[in-house]
Amino acid sequence: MGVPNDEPCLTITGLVRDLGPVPGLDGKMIRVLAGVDLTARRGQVTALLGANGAGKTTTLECAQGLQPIDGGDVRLLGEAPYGAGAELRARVGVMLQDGGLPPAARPVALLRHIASMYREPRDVDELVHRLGINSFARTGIRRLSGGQRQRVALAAALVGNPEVLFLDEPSAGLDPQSRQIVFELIQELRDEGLGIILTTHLLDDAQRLADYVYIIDDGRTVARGTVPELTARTEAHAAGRELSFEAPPGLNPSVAGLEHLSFTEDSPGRYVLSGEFTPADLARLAGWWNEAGILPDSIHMASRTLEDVFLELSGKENR
Ligand SMILES: Nc1ncnc2c1ncn2[C@@H]1O[C@H](COP(=O)(O)OP(=O)(O)OP(=O)(O)O)[C@@H](O)[C@H]1O
Repeated sequence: MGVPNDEPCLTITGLVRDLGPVPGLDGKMIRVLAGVDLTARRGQVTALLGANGAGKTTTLECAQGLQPIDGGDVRLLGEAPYGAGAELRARVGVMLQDGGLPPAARPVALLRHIASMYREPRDVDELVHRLGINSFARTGIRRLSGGQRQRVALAAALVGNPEVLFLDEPSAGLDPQSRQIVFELIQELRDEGLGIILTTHLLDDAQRLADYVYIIDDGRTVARGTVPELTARTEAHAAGRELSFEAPPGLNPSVAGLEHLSFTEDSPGRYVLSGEFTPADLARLAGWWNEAGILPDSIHMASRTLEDVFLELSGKENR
């Protein structure tokens, strides 16, 4: 497409946002964002993660120009988005979680209508085909399932051929097949050079899709990096792994040579070893199984996931 990849399409620095006076708080102001930093680039998927109430929606609304800002700076495609004109909006696609679609409209007619408002829309038939919208093309939006509505909302965000795409929980309500279709499309759009910014509570999604991740907590950016960078952080147990296996309950989990690992039965029949493993440790464990005549029903070994990092860093008290 001739679009230089990696160029920032959204830059947020030290973003502050105050709301209020809030009637529920005796008319006090509240500081919802107190220093969010984020850079999203073209040709990349940038994921914004945070616990409930961390400030994700507020950050995205400030980035899209739907809310003013009270400090710091936001640049969307080089412009301050709040109060920007139609020209900037035409270059940006937004998919909201509940779609915001008119309930009486029919999907394909709606998409053609939206396309007619843009100078260079995407091919509606191709989008309809890609997202499997054909099978419910003439059903009114209000009668669609959540997952079908989600696919129409994605098509509606894309039909104007945006350079930047905001997705709020893109796989919410999707069955595994639809999720796969949506993920493939997101990856293709990224490869075309779109800058994609998404929020999700599904850390699997972020782990699979995101080129770069920002974690916000209590209105501030608390971590940033690629998934491998974040999961390799040097916390105490970060370099360690976890091995779990299922076997008959009540085994005595003490094996000579494995004293340096934590070895517990964390629920009946599920045993977990964690710490710094060496290949010799695995041989000792297998030797113990052999001597005790244990054939585990399942064995699973994993390194730290994005979920572990997320739980460490965010939502310490449940907001
Ligand atoms: N209009 C408002 N009035 C009062 N408080 C608000 C308002 N909008 C947001 N907040 C508060 O600001 C904080 C951040 O909200 P925000 O919706 O940005 O969080 P979020 O990370 O998107 O959460 P979720 O994952 O639950 O959608 C929350 O504590 C929320 O209660």
